Amino acid sequence: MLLSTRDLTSGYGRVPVLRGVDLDVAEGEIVALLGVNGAGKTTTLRTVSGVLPTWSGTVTFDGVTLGARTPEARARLGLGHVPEGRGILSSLTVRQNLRLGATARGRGARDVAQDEERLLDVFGALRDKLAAPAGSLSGGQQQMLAVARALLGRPRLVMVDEMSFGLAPILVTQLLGLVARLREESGTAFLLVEQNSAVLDIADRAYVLAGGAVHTSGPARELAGSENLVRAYLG
Ligand SMILES: Nc1ncnc2c1ncn2[C@@H]1O[C@H](COP(=O)(O)OP(=O)(O)OP(=O)(O)O)[C@@H](O)[C@H]1O
Repeated sequence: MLLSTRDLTSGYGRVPVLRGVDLDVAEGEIVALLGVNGAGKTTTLRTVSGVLPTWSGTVTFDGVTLGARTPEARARLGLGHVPEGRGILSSLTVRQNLRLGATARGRGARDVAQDEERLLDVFGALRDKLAAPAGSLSGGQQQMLAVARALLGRPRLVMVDEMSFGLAPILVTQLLGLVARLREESGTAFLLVEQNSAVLDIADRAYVLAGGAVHTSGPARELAGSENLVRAYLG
């Protein structure tokens, strides 16, 4: 496994949210993390990325137990995180935002330029906008930028929080298609927090969180076939 959490607990202040989460992502796998509002999906990503401290249990990434490592140290190990709200700096240009992703792992300028070219082949809509302020992009383009920026650090796993939020269905389908293509081409693994059932079309496996614990998990195709589950947990 590339990422494993075991009996993971965490929360805010003294209020517990995660109550023992066991979750795995294999090398090159696309895993969906589903659940209603407040189930603990965002809290799971924040705890794995180190933005929130682990209270108990373990997070293991690429064989390393992460313990109290900082978010920056986790990023250097190859753990990418696209937070809710995307974290785009709107007054910087699209290119400047992209390059911020590369500095996280201290990569050489030539490698970065090559990767940037490759990513712009996939995220074609960003190519004409490189010199534009990121704040002028549409919602879908900003989401592409956030994912492309995370990928420029050459992560082994990218965790994306509600990529589909606020986007038209056709854009969601397009973005998910791009994620699937990126996995094929680069072998990058993805952990996708979603409330949109379209994610099950590209995911290998899925977990449903409820009340801060894993309620159900299994192959994405099986979960997509369960009407009750889709109705209860997905839009
Ligand atoms: N900064 C915070 N301070 C205190 N409590 C929080 C904070 N952020 C989230 N919570 C609480 O933690 C619980 C889990 O929230 P979390 O954001 O992880 O859920 P989620 O599954 O990602 O749902 P959503 O889709 O609404 O983001 C909720 O009860 C929420 O109110």
